[in-house]
Amino acid sequence: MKYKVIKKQNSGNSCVVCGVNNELGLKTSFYELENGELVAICDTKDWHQSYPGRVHGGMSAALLDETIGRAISINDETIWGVTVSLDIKYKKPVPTDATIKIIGRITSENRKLFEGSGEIILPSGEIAVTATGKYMKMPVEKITDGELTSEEWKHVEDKEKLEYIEI
Ligand SMILES: CCCCCCCCCCCC(=O)SCCNC(=O)CCNC(=O)[C@H](O)C(C)(C)COP(=O)(O)OP(=O)(O)OC[C@H]1O[C@@H](n2cnc3c(N)ncnc32)[C@H](O)[C@@H]1OP(=O)(O)O
Repeated sequence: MKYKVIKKQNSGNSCVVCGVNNELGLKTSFYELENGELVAICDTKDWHQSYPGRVHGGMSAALLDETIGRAISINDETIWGVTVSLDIKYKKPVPTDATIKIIGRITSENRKLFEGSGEIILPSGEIAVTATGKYMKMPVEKITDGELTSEEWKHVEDKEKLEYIEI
């Protein structure tokens, strides 16, 4: 199904998942959709592998961790979280040199904690990896020992603006 993109989220600088200047990172972009979910898009590379041709399970976990963790800020971008626990199920291999999508959503939240779920979707549309995670809400200055700078957290315009995403 096709969903309208409401907003592109900011990117980090050195983050292994979203850092725009991390040459070995996944350089993932995150889009808030009209259905209230967050979708991440990235191109997996040879250097993200475990076995040749297969993305390392830790990279898949990092993608799901960040996508679920970022979904909390869809309604309030001042809320940040740190991962308390993450449960991953690897159902199919994720290939290197492929464009994959990662979906994340919040399933419950209270004053201190939130929980969410997510999936990695292959180019074929199949679900390769699923996750559920629990996060503790924390002010960003407590996570990072100070506010994020405009270099560490910034809007990066796509070359071609995405109006809709098919998932
Ligand atoms: C620029 C790029 C950006 C990147 C963009 C953003 C990316 C976001 C997604 C990536 C997120 C990450 O990877 S974060 C990195 C990985 N995660 C971490 O580094 C977290 C490491 N762990 C910690 O720092 C700590 O354990 C905390 C903060 C999670 C909790 O420490 P604490 O504050 O000492 O916790 P504690 O006193 O025990 O508990 C506080 C309260 O929470 C409750 N509590 C604690 N754990 C649980 C639990 N599992 N389930 C229920 N309740 C719990 C306790 O009962 C207590 O309630 P009461 O008794 O007070 O009622």
